[in-house]
Amino acid sequence: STEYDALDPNEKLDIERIFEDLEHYHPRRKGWTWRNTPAEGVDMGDFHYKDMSTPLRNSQPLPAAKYFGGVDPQPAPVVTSEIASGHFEDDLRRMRMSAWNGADHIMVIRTTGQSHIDGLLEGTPEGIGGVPITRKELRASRKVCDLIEDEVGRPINFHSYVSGVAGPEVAVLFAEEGVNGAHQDPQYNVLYRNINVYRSYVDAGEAKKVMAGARIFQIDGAHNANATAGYGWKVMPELMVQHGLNCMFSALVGMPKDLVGLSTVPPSAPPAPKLWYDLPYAVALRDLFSDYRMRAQQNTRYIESDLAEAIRTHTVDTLISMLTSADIQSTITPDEGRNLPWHVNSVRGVQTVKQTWSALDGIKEMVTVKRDGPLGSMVRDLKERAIGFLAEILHVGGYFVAVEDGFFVDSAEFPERNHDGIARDGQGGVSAGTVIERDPDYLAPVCDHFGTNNLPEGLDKPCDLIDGCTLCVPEKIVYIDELDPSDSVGVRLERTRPYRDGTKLRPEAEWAGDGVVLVQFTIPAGEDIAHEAALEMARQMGLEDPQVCNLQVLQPAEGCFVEVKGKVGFDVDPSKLTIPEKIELLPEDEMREFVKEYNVTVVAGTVGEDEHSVGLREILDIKHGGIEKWGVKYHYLGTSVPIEKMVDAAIETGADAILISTIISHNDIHRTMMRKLNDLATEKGIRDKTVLIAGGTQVSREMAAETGLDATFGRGSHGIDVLDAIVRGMRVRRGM
Ligand SMILES: Cc1ncc(COP(=O)(O)O)c(/C=N/CC[C@H](N)C(=O)O)c1O
Repeated sequence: STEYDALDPNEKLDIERIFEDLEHYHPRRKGWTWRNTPAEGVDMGDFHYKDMSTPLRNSQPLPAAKYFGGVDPQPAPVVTSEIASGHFEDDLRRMRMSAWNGADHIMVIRTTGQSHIDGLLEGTPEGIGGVPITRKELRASRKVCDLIEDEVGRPINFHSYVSGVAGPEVAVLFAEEGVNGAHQDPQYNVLYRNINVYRSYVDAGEAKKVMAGARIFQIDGAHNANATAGYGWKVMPELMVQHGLNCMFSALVGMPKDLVGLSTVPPSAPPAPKLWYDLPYAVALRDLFSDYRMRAQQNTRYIESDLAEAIRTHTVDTLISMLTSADIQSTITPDEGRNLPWHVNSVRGVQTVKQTWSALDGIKEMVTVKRDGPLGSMVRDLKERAIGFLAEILHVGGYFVAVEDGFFVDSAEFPERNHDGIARDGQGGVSAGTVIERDPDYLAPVCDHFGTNNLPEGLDKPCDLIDGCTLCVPEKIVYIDELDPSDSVGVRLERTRPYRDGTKLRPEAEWAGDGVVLVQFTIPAGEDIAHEAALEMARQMGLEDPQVCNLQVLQPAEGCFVEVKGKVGFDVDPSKLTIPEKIELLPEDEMREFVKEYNVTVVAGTVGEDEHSVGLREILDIKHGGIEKWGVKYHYLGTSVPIEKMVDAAIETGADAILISTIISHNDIHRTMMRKLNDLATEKGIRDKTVLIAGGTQVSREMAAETGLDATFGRGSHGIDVLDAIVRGMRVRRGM
């Protein structure tokens, strides 16, 4: 791989630079990587974690991390983020966002229909529902993953799909380009892409052999039955059979079992009694397939358009992983039920896993799965049904007969049958009749080749016959750049450059400069009216192409919650924005120590003809983080207090600060009060040793300078902000 300077966390990815010299880029390594999971656990901040892996060098912690010393614990399993918007060049930045939030498995969905293309796509045409998987796209993506893994300090697994009629070619492409993980399951071709069953299995043999050679981790396709079967929770016996078929076939081809992953999805969702069905299944699966790896996925079948509902279900899915086991914990974005995933939802998906894993860390040391109760008998029942299913396959004459008889994805729970499974004619489907038997003296001078290959004796490697194959000698790979003059990444990047280099700012949900925003309304009307009213409101707000992407009835007559996505047509020029300087508060512990050492005392009151008391009380009382929380003592003088009384009280008590609240602002009375406080304190000779602070809804930080006070606070200020000003003011007076 060509060397390139490391990413700066405060600099955006230079996308144009990624495409320089791709012709000579080669992956720095091949094969799957697992996280480093110290047996003794992981210590972070005040905590000792049991189910975590080594922390990252750079990462984006959960929002609440600020209360816990900023810790960002990383789950033990590999965590997947599925990303593919149709423009892979826009996905590169999302890969960085997902990695910073904890993903180390970037799974890129292929463009719609790629399974039916009997050859490799080249260049970088725009995709639909995913991206065209091409050599150039793989190289650019893997190159960015190199940069990101150096930046976050953990290897990243780049993942795509080996399926369809070009399966073997795609597998070779992945092995050449250092793809680290791939879906490969011949049942997927047969059941969901109607590709001839014999072709699918012969291709799968080749593809698996090549993947094994490059130590690509394999994910099977059982999750598709979850998503396709009439009732997700009735297909569990079959799922185990499907897993079994792909695992055994993979092992027979020669794949090492530690690279064979079962793609297991907890098949139900609330309002069904989810755990009652999904936990026994998860336990049964891990009993039967203990030699293999578990790639736990989350339920994608029963998520609708409400993000919160999806996230709650995915949290339970993650609980199931923690109660059983997961080598990989994959994520489904909460918006998968309403649009192609947006940046923020790829991140939310990863956050759900990270937050749940932290929340339940150590759960198995406190909670055990009770196998001697109903769970145990349900586990046994599932296993018996699965074994019965397999026995029935053998009874009718084997797998290919069973496929023709529509055994698979029947909506009944085996042995019940509704006879509505997906049947495939062994002589039919795409590419039927294309399996050609090899000649007896067949010889192919390439490595990792499946099946009969008459290699001469004494060869170190098959490709010695041709001085190296592309799997062993990357320089032999033929790299084709862009083929289409207009549908190419270069053309797209030209269009989006201003939105990526920061000269123009436009909202972006998934593609650079897409202008997509989301507006949320609560409309006090029934569903039909609320739907149209929301669209009209969005139009009047100037949104282009508004679409309702979620509508939730709160009460049939009283109202609905409606989410509308739409586009803005304007740009913001960042150079014209005035960015207020960021206020860095002093460290809390430091302020607490200072208050204790100097026994900080203040007088406080609402001044003038003003009866508003709530705001100041919030700043004072311990309940909502008032200054009392850090030990400050206060004399509260009440409301409508004359400025004179405030100053006299400060003198009498020897207070370190005077806090006045002034909400009323007609005729600028709040400014007058502030100036008067400063003048009177000066007149009485206490200005140089007393910190003067004012606050109020119409007060701003800038008013301190114009009124002579130490600090002034407006809406949204908290006790800790005022405490910071008191301590700073007192330190200045003490020459600290
Ligand atoms: C076994 C298998 N092969 C190929 C493809 C994709 O192949 P096309 O190019 O035909 O779409 C898939 C798709 N699964 C989606 C990922 C899922 N959301 C997941 O989390 O695993 C698949 O399951």
